[in-house]
Amino acid sequence: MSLPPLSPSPEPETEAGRAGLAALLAEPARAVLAFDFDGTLAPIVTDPREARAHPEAVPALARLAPRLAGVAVITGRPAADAVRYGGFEGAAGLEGLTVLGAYGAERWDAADPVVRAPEPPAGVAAVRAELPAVLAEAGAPEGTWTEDKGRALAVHTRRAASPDQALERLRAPLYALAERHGLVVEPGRMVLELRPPGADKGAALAGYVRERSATAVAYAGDDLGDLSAYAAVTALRSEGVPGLLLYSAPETDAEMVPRLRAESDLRVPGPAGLAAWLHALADAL
Ligand SMILES: O=P(O)(O)OC[C@H]1O[C@H](O[C@H]2O[C@H](CO)[C@@H](O)[C@H](O)[C@H]2O)[C@H](O)[C@@H](O)[C@@H]1O
Repeated sequence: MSLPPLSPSPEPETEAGRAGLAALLAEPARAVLAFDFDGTLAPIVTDPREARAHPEAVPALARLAPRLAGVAVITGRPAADAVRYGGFEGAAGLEGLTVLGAYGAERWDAADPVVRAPEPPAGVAAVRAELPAVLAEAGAPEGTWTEDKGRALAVHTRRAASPDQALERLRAPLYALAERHGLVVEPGRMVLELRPPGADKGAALAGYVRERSATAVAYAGDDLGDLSAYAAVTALRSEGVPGLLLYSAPETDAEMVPRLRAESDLRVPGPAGLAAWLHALADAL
């Protein structure tokens, strides 16, 4: 008979990460796990509307969640989209799941499944009205696509012939448009999103950790928007809450985020690798 492993493999590369994992394994009922959605729980696809959680993501989370102080998805997506694309509503084992959407401006709890969010500021409607003309004026290449997220507008270039060049062409006009209407630009993987200021994943994660009175935290992400959550884990560590930072690495170096890579404690190969690691964590628990 083989014994279950004491620790999931691969193990964290850093001492801080090993301390975070050790704290999680020692007292899982006081630990929080939090995840970005696209690129972390869901593989990257060319059409954002086609994104779905990796088939092993929900099963792995469902094994872990009942043992933990909390599991949260913290995403730039509207909370409702993440819930739908993730297949989270009604999933057995995820009755305590929280989804913090729009970088923490929206909240959905599986135990009370409605989206709670303040009204978006007027600047969002103004940007929505002006954006088509701004894109036309800037010569947005074919394949440029705008995702209307309700409280934000995301301009995607993944489907353009040269996505990086397209992004560069649009950068200055989109920053100027956002500034004119009191919005900020959130850059990401082949996307520039114009959104209201005032929310970020770091504040959302820190608030969730406090709410759950957690004494250990792990966070997994893949994109620039996750840097604030990484910073929140670093700050929590300095307050005596051990933490583990996972990086869901993209398939190509071109989409690698060097700072996330450098600041992470543990790298896994994309959503499939993360789901496998989470199953190994569940085995170890
Ligand atoms: O915070 P996240 O959960 O990572 O969401 C960030 C953005 O993800 C989506 O865009 C990204 O994924 C798409 C689907 O795989 C991909 O086509 C696109 O190139 C990526 O940037 C989403 O569409 C955005 O609204 C999110 O803000």
